[in-house]
Amino acid sequence: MAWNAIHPHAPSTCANTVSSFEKIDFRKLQNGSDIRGVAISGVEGEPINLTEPVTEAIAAAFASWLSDRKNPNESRRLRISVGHDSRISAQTLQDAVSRGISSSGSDVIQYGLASTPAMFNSTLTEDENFLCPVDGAIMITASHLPYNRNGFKFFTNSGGLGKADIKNILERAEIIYGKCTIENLKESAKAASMAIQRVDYMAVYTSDLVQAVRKAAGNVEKPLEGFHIVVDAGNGAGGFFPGKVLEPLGAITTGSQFLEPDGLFPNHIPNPEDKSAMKAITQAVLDNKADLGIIFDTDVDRSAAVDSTGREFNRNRLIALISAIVLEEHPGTTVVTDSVTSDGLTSFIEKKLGGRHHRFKRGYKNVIDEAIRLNSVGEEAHLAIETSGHGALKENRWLDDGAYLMVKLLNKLASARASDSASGSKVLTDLVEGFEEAAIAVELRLKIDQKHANLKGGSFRDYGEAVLKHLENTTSSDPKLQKAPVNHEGLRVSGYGGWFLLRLSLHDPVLPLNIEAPSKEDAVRLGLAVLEAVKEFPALDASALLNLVQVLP
Ligand SMILES: O=P(O)(O)OC[C@H]1O[C@H](O)[C@H](O)[C@@H](O)[C@@H]1O
Repeated sequence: MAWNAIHPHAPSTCANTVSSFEKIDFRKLQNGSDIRGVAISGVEGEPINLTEPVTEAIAAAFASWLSDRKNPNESRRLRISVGHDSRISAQTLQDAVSRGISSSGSDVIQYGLASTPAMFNSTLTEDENFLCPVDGAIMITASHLPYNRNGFKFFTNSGGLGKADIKNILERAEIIYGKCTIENLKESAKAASMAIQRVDYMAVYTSDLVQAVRKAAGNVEKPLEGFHIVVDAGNGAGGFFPGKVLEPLGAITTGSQFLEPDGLFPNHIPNPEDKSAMKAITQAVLDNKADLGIIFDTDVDRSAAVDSTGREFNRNRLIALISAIVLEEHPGTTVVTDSVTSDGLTSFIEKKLGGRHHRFKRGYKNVIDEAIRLNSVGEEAHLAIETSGHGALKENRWLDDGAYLMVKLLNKLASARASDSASGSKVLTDLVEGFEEAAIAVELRLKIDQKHANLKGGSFRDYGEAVLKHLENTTSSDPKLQKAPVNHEGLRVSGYGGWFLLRLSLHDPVLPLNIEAPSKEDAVRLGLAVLEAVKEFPALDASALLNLVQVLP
């Protein structure tokens, strides 16, 4: 279909608009700054809402959004790159995305299996041989979610699109979808076959990573010679890392596992926050007597590591490690993190490393945007990082990149080898010396039943806010508890040598509760303070909390 036929403001030329298309609530596809939906049938209660026509409309909407921002003096057609992770719906959605883009009159450049950070990178690379830079990029991924889901992340050279942009794109997509006909779809298939080009962009991206390590090592060709590093890609898109990054740098990678893309994720959930995933990479390190283990999520924007003794660098401990590296390079700098980070991390960054810990909100885009904002108002910040394993550095143009986070660790290994100052990953373990972790750290996710009468027709957000307000009132009268003086999200309270944070999830009808305490008894005391308040809200499922206070002692 021609671009004007699908432009949101163009009148529909289709007399026979396809009424048989499923009615889709496009707003429900928004997940913060991403789009997420169900692409594969078969899971009870989860009907498909990311169909091919829906996908086509979303891609066309992104192209039209991009075109509205295009420099009017630029005459060349817009170029949009498309990549995907290992999901079983990837190919079908890639085809539909490509049709949507080409129907809007833009060029499609397919990368095939790719990582999310590579897609952003393609908007920055200056290399006409690879048709770069592209004007926009679409990554087809649903990160670590189950096999039946899929979704999209969008990038321009300013970074990932924010919530308001995604809302705008979905509004445009809904209009496009409403005007779509079978005839349009046939035409767009024809247009796509002419506008698609394929490029091995991952070769550029991986070579950038290799060059970054070589450069940091003083232009040594194989700075990781002698190191044994195992990688667990969880059957996602990160299988390139051993062969395309570590081996060219001289590392041995035998024992790396789950490198083959498999969208059914048969081994474990590709998620460094998942306990079984961390157990798998830890075991691989120990079995292979490796110096270091590296694990990625499905689309490689998140990562974690394991040292040669099997000790994990994930969540707060990964932030402590990367902070130590960044603060060596930029003394006194500010580290921006998400809201669920520990008190131990603050004291490590501020007392041991001499930096400032700016604990902000959950959400990788939130922490990146906050770090950029701080720099713009004169506060130097070089690192924005979440406990989820998302992390971005100023030196890497704030690219949210799990692979680049690992590059920072590789640089450290390489420099220790060059100066003969340490063996294995001891140089990394030494960097977090003095970082204290709470004996008990739990996260519970308390669900709000949106159909419950107690919501009285209101939204789950309003209900969640009411829970938080009530908790604030009840805890303020308890002398053993103190509300955190600065807190950007939810309610964070200290007491009994620990703390808790109750907040609204960014996307779900859920109140996540984090508790950290020096002992089980103290964790129970903190849990009871929360339970006391939340039990007055029958639509909130507090059974996990009830369980915790009964089971912990
Ligand atoms: O608020 P929650 O439900 O805990 O989810 C928070 C998470 O949402 C998404 O997955 C984002 O990509 C993460 O950056 C964020 O940490």
